Amino acid sequence: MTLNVFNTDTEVLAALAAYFADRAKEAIEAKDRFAVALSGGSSPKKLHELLVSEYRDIIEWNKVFFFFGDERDVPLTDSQSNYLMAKQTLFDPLGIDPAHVFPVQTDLGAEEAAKQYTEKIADFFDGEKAEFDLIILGLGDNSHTASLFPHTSVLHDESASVQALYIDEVKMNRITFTAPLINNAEHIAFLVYGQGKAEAVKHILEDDTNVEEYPAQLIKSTDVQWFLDDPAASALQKR
Ligand SMILES: O=C1O[C@H](COP(=O)(O)O)[C@@H](O)[C@H](O)[C@H]1O
Repeated sequence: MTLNVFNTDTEVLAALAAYFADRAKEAIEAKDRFAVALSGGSSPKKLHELLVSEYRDIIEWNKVFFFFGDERDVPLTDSQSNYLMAKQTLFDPLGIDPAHVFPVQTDLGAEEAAKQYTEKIADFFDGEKAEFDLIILGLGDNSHTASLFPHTSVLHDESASVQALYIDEVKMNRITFTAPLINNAEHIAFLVYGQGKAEAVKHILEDDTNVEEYPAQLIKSTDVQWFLDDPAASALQKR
């Protein structure tokens, strides 16, 4: 695990955008494609805007394939949809080929959508281990990441798959990568900024293991990078 702490959210976003571009270049040189899973919520919007404004001509966007680490069980036109947010802030401004974007088919219902998304991912990786080049994650102030919420059964799912679950806390079905699927990724990057995330960051990085309370503790892989601003890192004892 690597901590990258910056004074401001602007610097955090610049560092993660550069990291994204480096991973894209590396994957495209090695495999002629870059498979990335995006996070949802509000934090990634500014990252997308930066990729559009600063990396339009630097990344070979026609070789990038986009997936979603989690999705809300709402129509893809709903303002809560993670896909819609990425479409508006990243895919449309860059003119990404729709064949390179893999939305969760929420019109199927959560269970079926999760099953189909697992199959789509397996097809994309053509029978090989589903190993994304990069998975970007956020962190909720309740310590969830993707839609791995506290005290939910998906936390114990040992399959590298996509699962549907009803989350009482947000009164909604969600569709999420399991922790094993996330942990298969070659690189994982958490984007976390703002004082509101400070306690959650401390729980994940410094408290005793308690994945029921702090699900993001499940994310353990060879390369997990944390991109934090000072306020988000402010409760950490060791930096
Ligand atoms: O519900 C979600 O929340 C987390 C954190 O989102 P943020 O708005 O605090 O940035 C996000 O990572 C996840 O993908 C999303 O569905």
